[in-house]
Amino acid sequence: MMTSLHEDDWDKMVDVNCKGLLNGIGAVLGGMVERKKGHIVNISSDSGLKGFIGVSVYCGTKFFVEGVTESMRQEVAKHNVKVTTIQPGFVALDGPERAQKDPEAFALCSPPADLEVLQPENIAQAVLYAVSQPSFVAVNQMLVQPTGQPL
Ligand SMILES: NC(=O)C1=CN([C@@H]2O[C@H](COP(=O)(O)OP(=O)(O)OC[C@H]3O[C@@H](n4cnc5c(N)ncnc54)[C@H](OP(=O)(O)O)[C@@H]3O)[C@@H](O)[C@H]2O)C=CC1
Ligand SMILES: N[C@@H](C=O)C(=O)O
Repeated sequence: MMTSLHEDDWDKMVDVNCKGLLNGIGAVLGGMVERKKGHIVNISSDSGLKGFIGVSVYCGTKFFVEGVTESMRQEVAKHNVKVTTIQPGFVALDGPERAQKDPEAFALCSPPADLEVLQPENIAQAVLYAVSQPSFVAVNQMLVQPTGQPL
């Protein structure tokens, strides 16, 4: 929760989710533009489209992913470089662990026990679909959520 002021967590989330994204893009974009060919897939979240209680800073970092991706897509399209965001909902990994230090937030952002959550391979398949389209087809965004938990 914002009121818990876990400043160390804020730093880590901003470093990994925002600066990590920029560092990753920075490492490959120049070469793609030079070759006039490439595809960057950024892993966002449904938390990049809507704020969720208990994970404010995480949501903020995912809105950052969405903003950067949407802007750069328009910048690099003329170089034949595609940029996709995948927006997963709950995946059977340790997503809610990010709020574990904060029991109130952890309870609020954990999936309901009876929800059939996504498996990592469901997201891998989305990435594969996006990158296997012909060059004139751009899958710019994919929101992939458990059927039982739509936005
Ligand atoms: N799990 C979920 O329900 C959802 C996840 N997402 C997004 O999917 C992505 C992956 O999430 P998930 O697999 O759950 O996350 P995990 O925390 O399980 O994995 C995160 C990955 O990031 C790496 N990492 C963390 N910090 C650093 C760092 N400082 N430098 C380099 N690598 C680092 C970790 O490496 P290492 O193993 O070496 O620590 C790990 O491979 C994230 O962007 C997340 O926001 C989106 C929606 C839902
Ligand atoms: N979408 C969130 C979990 O469902 C996340 O990004 O972890």
